[in-house]
Amino acid sequence: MKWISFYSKIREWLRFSYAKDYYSASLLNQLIVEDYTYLLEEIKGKEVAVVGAGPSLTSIKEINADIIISADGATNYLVKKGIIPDIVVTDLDGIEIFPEKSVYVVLAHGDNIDKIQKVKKMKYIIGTCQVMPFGRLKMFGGFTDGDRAVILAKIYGAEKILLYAMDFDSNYIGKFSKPWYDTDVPISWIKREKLKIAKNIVKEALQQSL
Ligand SMILES: Nc1ncnc2c1ncn2[C@@H]1O[C@H](COP(=O)(O)OP(=O)(O)OP(=O)(O)O)[C@@H](O)[C@H]1O
Ligand SMILES: Nc1nc2c(c(=O)[nH]1)N=C(CO)CN2
Ligand SMILES: [Mg+2]
Repeated sequence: MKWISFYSKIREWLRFSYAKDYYSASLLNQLIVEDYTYLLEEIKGKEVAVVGAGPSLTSIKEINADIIISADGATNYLVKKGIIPDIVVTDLDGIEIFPEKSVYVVLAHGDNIDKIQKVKKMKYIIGTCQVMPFGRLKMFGGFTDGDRAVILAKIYGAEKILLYAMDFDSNYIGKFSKPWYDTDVPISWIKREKLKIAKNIVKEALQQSL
């Protein structure tokens, strides 16, 4: 599978641990009792907005789309503005507010082992991982929360994908990226690498220059 070898390369490049990625996946799998994957079929033929947590997030006043997918920390801003995402794509390190009716596409990885229990606050959970999927876990592809949202919209047949606050070239991480940030934060080496990877994935998925 294309994504399996992609994740191996990323682990090597960013020094992530396979054993921890696997352990995290096994914890998430144990917490999933029902398969809600069918809910993603709602995406087919729709205009989908993917909302990232870049610095431009705070200038968004409204979103015109049939379906809103928020990437992790962006959810906190949207909900405070009264915009409830239909789908949240998260690796659990940004999100603090858990709208009841949203569908959560959760990634287990080696650096969120201590956050997996957060899924207990969610009803409609779809578990994903970056090792060979097992049990109830799925693999749709993509890497960061934002580009995984784009890939999801694409593979479930979105007619159009609109990007909001996907500020890949910014020198700042948006303040909604992590609950403990109170301003935008100058970008770190690892976040720059992650955003480069994300940008390439989105460019390829949408077949457009960004
Ligand atoms: N400048 C930016 N700062 C933060 N997020 C951005 C930016 N530009 C685009 N994004 C997108 O917004 C998504 C949500 O942000 P968030 O920081 O919560 O993501 P993440 O994937 O969990 O990253 P991290 O590994 O740092 O926890 C990112 O995954 C990324 O795809
Ligand atoms: N092990 C590990 N995997 C990841 C990580 C991370 O920090 N550690 N971050 C991601 C997207 O931001 C996606 N996958
Ligand atoms: Mg995150």
